[in-house]
Order: sequence, then C-alpha cells, then structure tokens
Amino acid sequence: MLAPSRTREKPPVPASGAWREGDSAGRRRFADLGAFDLEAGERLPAVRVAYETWGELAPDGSNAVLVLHALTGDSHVTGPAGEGHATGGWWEEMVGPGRPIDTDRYFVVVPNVLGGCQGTTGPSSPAPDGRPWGGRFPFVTTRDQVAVEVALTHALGITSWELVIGASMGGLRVLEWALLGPEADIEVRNIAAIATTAQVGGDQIAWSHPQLAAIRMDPRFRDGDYYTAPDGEGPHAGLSVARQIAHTTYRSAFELDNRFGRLPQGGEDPFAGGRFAVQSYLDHHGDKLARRFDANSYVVLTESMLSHDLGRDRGGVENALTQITARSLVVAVDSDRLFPPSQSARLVTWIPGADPLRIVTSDHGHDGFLVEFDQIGPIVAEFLAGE
Ligand SMILES: CC(=O)SCCNC(=O)CCNC(=O)[C@H](O)C(C)(C)COP(=O)(O)OP(=O)(O)OC[C@H]1O[C@@H](n2cnc3c(N)ncnc32)[C@H](O)[C@@H]1OP(=O)(O)O
Ligand SMILES: N[C@@H](CCO)C(=O)O
Repeated sequence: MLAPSRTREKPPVPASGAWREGDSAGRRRFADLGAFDLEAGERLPAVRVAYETWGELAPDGSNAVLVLHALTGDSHVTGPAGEGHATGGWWEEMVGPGRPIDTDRYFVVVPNVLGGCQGTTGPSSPAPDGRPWGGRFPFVTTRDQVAVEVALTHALGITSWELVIGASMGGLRVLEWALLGPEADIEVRNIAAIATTAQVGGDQIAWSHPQLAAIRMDPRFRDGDYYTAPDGEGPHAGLSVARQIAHTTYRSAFELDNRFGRLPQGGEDPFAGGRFAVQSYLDHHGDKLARRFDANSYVVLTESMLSHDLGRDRGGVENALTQITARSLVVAVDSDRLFPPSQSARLVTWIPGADPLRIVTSDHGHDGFLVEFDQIGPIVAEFLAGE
C-alpha cells in the first residue's frame, strides 16, 4: 500500500503565478496547477484539472458549492449531452435552476478527479517524455485528489464553500475536504456525505481485488502501456468484467432476484449456451463502461479508494471525525451493500453536531444515490434551507 506515510503540513498551494487558466473544450475549462508532491512519495510535475461551473459567484464569494463525482462520473453533473459530453448530466435532477442545488442561487463547481480520464491529469495524459503515463502513473490517494481540488479552489479565488457534497468515491473526498479545506484556509461551512465511509474496509477491498485482477490479467493490459499498442486495443474485456463485479455490488440482491430472477435473456436458452437476463444486464453495463472509460484510470481510482482512511496520521478514524467543524449531513441508502448504512451511522456518531442520519429507501442498493432523486433532492434542499 502506501510508501512510508508522511503527513503533509499543508496541502500544496501553487506558488504565485504557477497557475494559469488553460483553454476550454465545450463547457469544460482547464486549470494548469503546476507540480504536486504525492502522499506516497512520487511527484507529478504538471497537473491539469478539467472542471465545469454553473451559476455566478456572489460578490462576497458566499455561494460556492463543490460537487464531487463518484468513480466513473465526471464534471458534467447537469446539462444536455453534446459540447464534448456523450451523455446528459448524472445528477440532472439535483443541480440546476430551481433544483435542490439551485444554480440561480449557487455557484456550482465540479472538477474531474485526479487520475481519471475526463480531462484532468491521469494515466492517459502525457508524461514529461511526451508519451502517455500509462503504467508509470503514480499511486494517488484520496488526499492527493483533494489537495489538487484545494489548489483549484485557490486558483479560482474561492475562499469558502457553502457546501461540499458528493456520494460514494465523491463522499470520500467530501470527508477529506472537511479536514484539509480549513487546513488550507478554505472555509467549509456545510458538507453532505452520501453513501460513503470514513474508512474503506475489508469488504470493499475484497470486492475491488478481483476487479483489479480482471483488468491486469487481460493480455491487452500490457502492464498499463496499451495506448500505443500495435493493434490499438486496450483491456476492454478485463474492464468489462471489473465493471460487472462492481455493478453487482452497486445493486441489491433483492433487486436482482426480483427484477431478473431466473428469467432467460430474450430468446436465449441458459441451458444451451444462452444467458439469464441478469447476465445480459451485467454484460450490457460492462460493455458500456468499457466503451467510455479508461482501464488505467479505473485501476488508479480504485486504488485511490482503497487508500482512503480518514484516520491515517490523525490518531484514528474517530479522532479524525471529531475534528470536523462543518455542519454535516450524512445520507445512506438502506439496501446499499457496498457502503452499508452502518458506515454512515459511524460518521453521524462521531462528527460533532451532525444532523441525524437520513436513510433513503430503495431497492437499487448503492446506485440509489443516482436513482432516488425524489428522496435525496428534498433531503439536500432541507439541509441547505436549514442553515
Ligand atoms: C456519479 C456517477 O457515478 S456518474 C456515473 C453514473 N452512471 C453510471 O454509473 C453508468 C451506469 N449506469 C448505471 O449504473 C445505471 O444506469 C444508473 C445508476 C445510472 C441508473 O440506474 P437505472 O435507471 O436503474 O438503470 P438500470 O440499472 O436499469 O440500467 C439500464 C440499462 O440496462 C439495460 N438493460 C436492462 N435490462 C437488460 C438486459 N436484460 N440485458 C441487457 N441490457 C439490459 C437497459 O437497456 C439500459 O441500458 P442503457 O443505460 O444503455 O439505456
Ligand atoms: N455508478 C457509480 C457507482 C460508484 O459509486 C459510478 O460508476 O461511479
């Protein structure tokens, strides 16, 4: 895991003049933030962040909201497909004019995460020698990802966040933000941590293990250096299998049994080489991700999630949680078997003054945060209104 851990005294703030705003692509804009020393000891000599914004920053800077996406999400939290985006926003019902995170009122910023494949520096970005980083891309932690988001915040001239909100892997960063933001002189007034945890545990590491193996064992993975492979092919099969394993954990056993049960897929016969419908469903989600996501980023981001331990170098999880000063909302999905409600309850127990745990009722498991807008929307709106 991590090389000898060292506590960063302050997240890196680029020296004056190191930051410059880059060009844009569609709605996305780019910020070049300079070099970053990573928690595990390596250095990224040049970090670029792709981000999108909605709304206007108030003259006193008091209305900024940071939305942090999950594993395969991106900066396109709302808005139509097109302008560089293959799909519409992944939290369309949550962010926009008159929606729970109201862009008529708030200035909403959504960065793409460090290590991803949507414009922020990641394994497919060029290394200093001009070739893609590929398998040479360094190990990054949740804290490194937040350190980059802290630098983006400074670069945008934002000194306080009214709300930092995210689910799943986004929620991991929300919790780090609650501690690293104030250390970097950025006020974090409210946090909303949805379907997430303070410390990735044995069950989550276990589910990740065969996903990482599926990608690495694909002969087309080539130790991560497949971008320039002669046949132009990457480890799509391995990535698809990884997604199928993950997707099973994103949905509930109840849903899979009741929605698909033992139904065969279309005209296929499962006893004669055909598939059950649930197998076809997983094939579909696996193939769809393999067409839109980079396998190296999947590996880097999965490993960054495994690094997540809010208590590392902070005297343990509970001690770390007690240092959170933001007003805090914690939301769990009752059928989430990946980030179970017990892990959310732990947050509420130890974050001083946290609102009572809000439980979303859903058959859809962890993915409830992407489905149950009728419940999550009012919960977030009520939390913001209650400030
Ligand atoms: C913050 C972020 O995480 S952003 C990333 C979010 N997006 C993703 O994760 C992309 C993957 N998609 C999903 O996980 C889900 O579609 C969600 C969570 C977005 C929405 O959940 P639901 O509305 O319940 O969708 P569901 O799980 O039923 O999947 C629907 C898809 O499965 C397909 N499907 C359903 N049954 C079958 C079957 N038997 N065989 C093949 N395909 C099937 C549907 O045709 C549909 O395909 P499409 O998405 O290409 O149109
Ligand atoms: N569907 C979500 C699940 C992980 O939270 C994603 O792909 O990011």
